[in-house]
Order: sequence, then structure tokens, then C-alpha cells
Amino acid sequence: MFQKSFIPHKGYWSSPFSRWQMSFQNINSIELGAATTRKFLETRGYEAAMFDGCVLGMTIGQKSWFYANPWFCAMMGNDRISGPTVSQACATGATSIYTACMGLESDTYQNMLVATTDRCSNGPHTIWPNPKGPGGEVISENWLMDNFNQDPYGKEAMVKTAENVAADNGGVSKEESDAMAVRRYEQYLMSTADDSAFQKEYMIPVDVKISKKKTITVEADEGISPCTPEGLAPLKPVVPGGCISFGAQTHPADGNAGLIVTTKEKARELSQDKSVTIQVLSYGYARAKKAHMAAAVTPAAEMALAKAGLEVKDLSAVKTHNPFTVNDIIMGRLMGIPGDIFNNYGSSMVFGHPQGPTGTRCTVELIEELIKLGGGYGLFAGCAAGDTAAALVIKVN
Ligand SMILES: CC(=O)SCCNC(=O)CCNC(=O)[C@H](O)C(C)(C)COP(=O)(O)OP(=O)(O)OC[C@H]1O[C@@H](n2cnc3c(N)ncnc32)[C@H](O)[C@@H]1OP(=O)(O)O
Repeated sequence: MFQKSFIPHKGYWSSPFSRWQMSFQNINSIELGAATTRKFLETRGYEAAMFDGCVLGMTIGQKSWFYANPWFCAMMGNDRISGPTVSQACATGATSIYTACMGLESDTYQNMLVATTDRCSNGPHTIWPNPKGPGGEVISENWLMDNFNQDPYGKEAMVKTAENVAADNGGVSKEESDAMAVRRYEQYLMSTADDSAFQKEYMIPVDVKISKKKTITVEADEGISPCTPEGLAPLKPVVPGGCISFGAQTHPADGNAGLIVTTKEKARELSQDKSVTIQVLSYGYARAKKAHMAAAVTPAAEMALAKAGLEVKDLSAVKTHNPFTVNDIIMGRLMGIPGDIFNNYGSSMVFGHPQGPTGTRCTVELIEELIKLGGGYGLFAGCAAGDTAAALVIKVN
């Protein structure tokens, strides 16, 4: 259990998430992440110079990625720091926060910025030299779609691994999957109600230069598909005989999210409301059996809860990275998570999945939900490529 890792009240942000090939598609995610971080620091009245280290989380190669962390830090306003770059597929958000906590717990750092940023749009198409191929013929890889469609070890598409987990756990019907998609969409609408009052608590609008003369400001998530029973019913399962249609899974997106991990004293100094204390209590991870990615979420969550000395009955809110409806259906069944605390205000199935920032945004929303509830314990958990998962437990006083 962590003892020394605190997050200031409002010391966190998320950009809007923009469906791939929409407004953020032409911007290097390291540059967009740094620009949004600068805006976050200005909005909150923080100095970039206060950080003694930065954890940068990202999963999709961008031009000049070799210099990612020091380049990012210089662009966000502090060219005297750097730190680890974390790339752990869809567990990058939780693991970046964990990495910053380890910096605090070991007294290596005192005031760390965690920044996660990714762009699924216009993903890299890599050419690998292959001198022993026929005539030196190259090997090529489409970073996004090739990896969605096959794990090099498990040999299955990600959606098929979710169907495998459904089959192992008593089955999930198409109707049950559709009902979960509709429920998650309705919960997302809680965050856009009242002129997006919930989202405005943490969302930093993003300026996008679309031509020499024109800059637009993106203030809200882009490309969200409404989920209704009538809209989902005619969609066929992606895997024949399965339950998950295109409407019951996340969409690739672009965006960034981040937060400050610091000492209890510094967190209080940086907090907007000094009566609010936010602490990271624990981290959990797991790997499920081959080609069963969604099955890793429950043991990762159970590990984080055990490390914090908590049980499901102690939780006030649960958030997940849920790329497929099956993730939440099976986790809910196995852990007995009450429906009314499970993914209120949105989840990645609806607002999209830019990979690195997804878990960070979920954690930021979890903190805001716990504050609205007047405090409590919260769990974030989510699956990641390679049949893995990661989880965090947060406490808000
Ligand atoms: C560790 C992890 O995080 S694993 C997760 C990693 N990420 C993934 O695996 C990505 C999962 N998602 C996908 O793979 C995507 O669905 C993609 C990329 C394959 C397809 O994306 P797109 O081509 O943009 O599909 P699109 O959103 O258009 O949906 C396909 C169809 O379903 C329809 N549809 C999608 N959502 C809905 C909805 N909620 N209601 C009604 N219809 C819908 C669309 O209208 C479209 O219909 P059309 O073909 O008649 O136009």
C-alpha cells in the first residue's frame, strides 16, 4: 500500500477525446499533449518549473519519439526535467500513475507530472528491413489495425479474446451485450448533462490549427455514437456466433490526460479546495490465460483492492477501461459490483480509446465522482494487450 502519493484537488486534466481521423488527426501527439499541459498549468495557475520529474505515457509511435519525454517537458515549459516513458498498451495510464507513485514512495521525486498522450489517427506504417527475405523484400506493419486484429502470441483479434471470456463464463447474449452498451451510453450522458457540468470540472479545451489562418477550439468529445436498443439490435456480432457488435465496443481516438503525483504537503498547497485530500492507495496487475484479455481485469482489480485492504463493499465508485461490453458484464458478475456505482459519467466504451490516456481520464473522472459523493474509495481497472490488465485504488477525503 502506498503511503506518500497524493494528487492535488484539480491537479489533473483530460482533453476532449476525438474519434480517430477527426480534429486531432494531423497533430503529433507529443506536441498536442505538451500544448494541452501548458494550458492546464496556465488555467490552474501552476508553474512548470515546480516539477522535478515527468512520467510520459504513450503507446503509438510519433515522429521524434526517440526524444519523447525530454522533448515533451521542454515544450510544456520545463527543459530541466525528464523521466521514464511508459508504454504498456492500454494499461499505460494506470502504470504511469504507479510509476510516479514509486518515485514518491522511494523519495526519488517530490513532485511528478504524469502526462499520457496518444494519436490513433494516421498511425505509423512501419517498414522493417528484411535482408534475408526473397530479394530483401521488406516486412511491413500497420501499427493500429494489425495489432487490433492479431496478438502475435495469442493469435486472436482483441474482440475474439472478449468473446472467449464470455464463453468461459456462462455466455453473454447479444441482447445482454446491447443492454450494457445502452446503459454505458446513458451513464456517459450524465457527464454531458447541464451543459457538460461534470466534464467541465476537469476537461481542458484544445486549440487546433487547421490552416495558416484558422484555429478551432475543440471543447467536447468528438465522434460519439449514440447507443439505443433500436440502433444496436440490427447490428450483427463482429465474430460470427458472438455477442459483440461494432456498437458494443470502443472506437480508436486521439487525446491526452494527466495529473500531478506529489507529497501530502505539496498536494495541499496546490489544491484548489484544501479540504479535499486525494491519495493513490495501491496498484494491481494480472495476466490471464492466452487469448482471454478481458479475464485479466478481475484479478488485477482484486490485487489492487487486497493491497489497499479493501473489498468491493467498501467502494463508492468503480471505473473501467471497457473496450468491449463483455469486460463489464463478466467483471460485474465475478466481483458482484453494484450497477449503480459502476461506470457512472462515462467509460471508454463510449468516449473512445486513445490508449495511453484512457486509464488516466478514467482515474480523473473517478476522482471527480468521489468528490461529488463527498469522499470514499474508488477502483479503476482496465484490460490491456497481451491478456493483461492493471488497476488502481484511490481514496478521497
Ligand atoms: C486493450 C484494449 O484496449 S483492446 C481494444 C483495442 N481497440 C479495439 O480493438 C478497437 C475496437 N474497435 C474497432 O475495432 C472499431 O470498431 C473498428 C476500428 C474496427 C471499426 O471502426 P469504424 O470503421 O469506424 O466502424 P464504425 O464505427 O463505422 O462502425 C461500423 C458500423 O456499425 C455502426 N455502428 C457503430 N456503432 C453504432 C451504434 N452505437 N449504434 C448503431 N450503429 C452503430 C456504424 O454506423 C457502422 O455502420 P455502417 O457500416 O452501416 O456505416
